Amino acid sequence: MMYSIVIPAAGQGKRMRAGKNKQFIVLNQIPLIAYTLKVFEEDEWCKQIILVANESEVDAMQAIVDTHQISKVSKITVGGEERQQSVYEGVKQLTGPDEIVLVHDGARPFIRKASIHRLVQAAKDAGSAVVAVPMKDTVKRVVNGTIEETINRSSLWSVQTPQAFWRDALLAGHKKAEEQDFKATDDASIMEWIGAKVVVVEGDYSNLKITTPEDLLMAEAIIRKRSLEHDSSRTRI
Ligand SMILES: Nc1ccn([C@@H]2O[C@H](COP(=O)(O)OP(=O)(O)OP(=O)(O)O)[C@@H](O)[C@H]2O)c(=O)n1
Ligand SMILES: C[C@](O)(CO)[C@H](O)COP(=O)(O)O
Repeated sequence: MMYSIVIPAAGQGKRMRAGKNKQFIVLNQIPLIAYTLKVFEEDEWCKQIILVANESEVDAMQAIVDTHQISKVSKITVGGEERQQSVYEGVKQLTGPDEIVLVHDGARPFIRKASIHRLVQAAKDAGSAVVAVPMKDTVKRVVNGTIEETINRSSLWSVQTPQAFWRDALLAGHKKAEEQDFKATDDASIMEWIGAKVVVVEGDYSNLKITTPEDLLMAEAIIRKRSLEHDSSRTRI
């Protein structure tokens, strides 16, 4: 079941405080964005990758694509101020008959192929789908440092990427959101807002978004562990 994918990588990485876009941070000699790109390069269901970059970083992204032989990147396009605009710019680059499109953060390098395939199947069946995990912490609504409410956790999920949609519906959603100034932190929110059904596929906690400095420690541990995964006696993460 083939799909195209948009990978937004045009952020600033402010919370990482690395003085550069976090996707250029090198872990075990490989830049973060290359880990993410490799997952899709190696997935036989993925037919093309649209990579979204900051204008000043297009050449640096191209160099990574070349060095790591990511042949499926058909275009590196320039993103916008917010993630939402970057994704919209990426989706606009896709032409041809309607198809399943995935959107996946450049900063989530540890997505597994099995999750991607379950997601694509779910989107084909239901229209839109996201990868998510059940929340592990107790969640409270806090106002001015005081708890106002403890939210029943039994139906709460942490939503990740990739998220999968039919391209024409996603484009229509983004167009409407731009016209009506609807702001969302993920693409599923836009589809929910236009009334689409979005289903959840359970993924892995290891599919973390590298956001703050301590996430790099976790990332190094996951890279180390996965390089040992051929030993089936070890727990998969
Ligand atoms: N204008 C933007 C903002 C974010 N992103 C991308 O969207 C993904 C998720 O965003 P996030 O983790 O918040 O990254 P940043 O926006 O870079 O981080 P920060 O908010 O800390 O600056 C990242 O791969 C990021 O590069 C993007 O393409 N365009
Ligand atoms: C899309 C996302 O990764 C889903 O969890 C998340 O919403 C991105 O949020 P951010 O505000 O760009 O960090």
